[in-house]
Amino acid sequence: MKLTADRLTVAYGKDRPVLRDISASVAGGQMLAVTGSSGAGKTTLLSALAGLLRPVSGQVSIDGLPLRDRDHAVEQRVVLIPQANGLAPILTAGENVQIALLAAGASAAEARRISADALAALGLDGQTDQLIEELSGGQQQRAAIARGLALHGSIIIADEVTSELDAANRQNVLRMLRAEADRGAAVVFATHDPQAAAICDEEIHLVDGYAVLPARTHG
Ligand SMILES: Nc1ncnc2c1ncn2[C@@H]1O[C@H](COP(=O)(O)OP(=O)(O)OP(=O)(O)O)[C@@H](O)[C@H]1O
Repeated sequence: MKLTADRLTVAYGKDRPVLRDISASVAGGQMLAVTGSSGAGKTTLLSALAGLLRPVSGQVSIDGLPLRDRDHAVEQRVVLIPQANGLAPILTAGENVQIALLAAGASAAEARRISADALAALGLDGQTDQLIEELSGGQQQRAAIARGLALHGSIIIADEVTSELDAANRQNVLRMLRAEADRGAAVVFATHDPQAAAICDEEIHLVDGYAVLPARTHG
């Protein structure tokens, strides 16, 4: 599937736009890095791409079909891994992943199995039955990634998901995101980390809501 942003302008309420005239696209098999300093508009762009924010002008489309809203995005298997993890703090790591799988139509047995595998892939086998609120920031971030990747999306939108991870876990997550692209997903990844951006195929760099560099291609 191909995710395209065409001349997107996005504002919160009646405030002046925080993103202006942004165009970008990412096809299945590719990774797009969204970079820029704090407040540049990365989360806003990812929210619009995930169908959470309706643009003032321009449009987001999937395989040429205009994206209507978040429900439409979910139907198209657009998975968002949010910056603030979005996990239910008083449920366990395992329950958080399983609920997402059940909501996506998995059976209880499938949800248990896929959840266990996803948490293990993030090094959280020992935390499955622990409450999210009892986990460290980095463990919570990994649980959110496990939940997102367990859903096997066609488009994966990951918002600064390596910001709280140590070097080994960061490398592991970057490898996993690349593996998602290799199985055919389109991956969008917001990051402050130039090394993480360097593993992506394309980059869009935001400064104050504008894209300042043309998309670049890595070897
Ligand atoms: N819910 C909101 N309501 C009003 N303004 C907002 C809202 N969310 C973000 N903004 C504003 O939009 C601009 C872009 O914010 P955004 O969160 O997209 O940046 P970012 O690049 O993701 O930053 P960071 O790296 O710190 O997460 C900022 O000026 C911010 O204050």
